[in-house]
Amino acid sequence: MHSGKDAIYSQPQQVSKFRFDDAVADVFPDMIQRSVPGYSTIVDAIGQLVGRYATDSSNIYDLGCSLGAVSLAAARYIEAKACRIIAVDNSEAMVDRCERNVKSYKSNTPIDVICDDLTNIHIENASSVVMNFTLQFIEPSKRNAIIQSIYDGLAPGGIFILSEKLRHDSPQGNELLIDLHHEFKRRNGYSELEISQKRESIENVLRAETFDAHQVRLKKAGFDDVVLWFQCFNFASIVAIKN
Ligand SMILES: Nc1ncnc2c1ncn2[C@@H]1O[C@H](C[S@+](CC[C@H]([NH3+])C(=O)[O-])CC(=O)[O-])[C@@H](O)[C@H]1O
Ligand SMILES: O=C(O)C(=O)Cc1ccccc1
Repeated sequence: MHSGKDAIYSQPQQVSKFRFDDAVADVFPDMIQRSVPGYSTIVDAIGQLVGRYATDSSNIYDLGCSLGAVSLAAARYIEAKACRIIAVDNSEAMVDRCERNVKSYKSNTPIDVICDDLTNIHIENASSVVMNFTLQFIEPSKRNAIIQSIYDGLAPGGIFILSEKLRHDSPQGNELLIDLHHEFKRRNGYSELEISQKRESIENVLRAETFDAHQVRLKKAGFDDVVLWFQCFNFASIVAIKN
């Protein structure tokens, strides 16, 4: 993979709506590493969680797989026999590169890469379903139905891992977390211009909800155990267990 440094917002520009196109896919590993606090830790821990819950002959879904980081981490940890990883993304730019990444990795657990909207995917016989920073890009009105279909497609004892950028429920707390995140980006080499232009481009594209809103939706779908296992500033990861 010849991935480069993210300089997409380094020059003043007429900022357009954020899209997962070729330009983003080319720099994605650098972009996400410098933009999401704890990204590598989260991806590796998700691999461990998927490995721990994998049962023989079950399916593992990576919804919004981008370049396949979660699928590859999962493949490294799964010891159960005859599992299948289904990696889905609706960006052709991401899927093309994901297929190349997956092909160059030798694994006992096959990874099928599918280019489609995740709402078209029928979830069945799943030991794990992962949405690592994907639900936040989906139309809010579609979110309940997606979570319900994930719950329904999980086998008893299966898990759903949901990582999201959160909005804090008080304005003061929310500003603090956003400010700490911007400071994290600054320390990772992003300029004020890059930070403000990226912020403008993801406005109304990345629609963050509060932890409570996620918890209410997950419980309503049937998950009785909702565990916040990671949080750094406004970035969090939740594991919901189906009993
Ligand atoms: N409706 C949709 N259907 C399918 N894919 C979608 C949809 N909407 C958005 N996506 C895809 O969801 C991914 C979100 S990135 C995930 C990182 C990855 N999980 C990682 O662990 O590296 C997170 C980020 O960039 O902050 C993109 O690849 C979109 O094309
Ligand atoms: O960069 C940001 O400010 C973010 O909130 C995270 C992010 C990372 C990659 C694509 C879109 C948003």
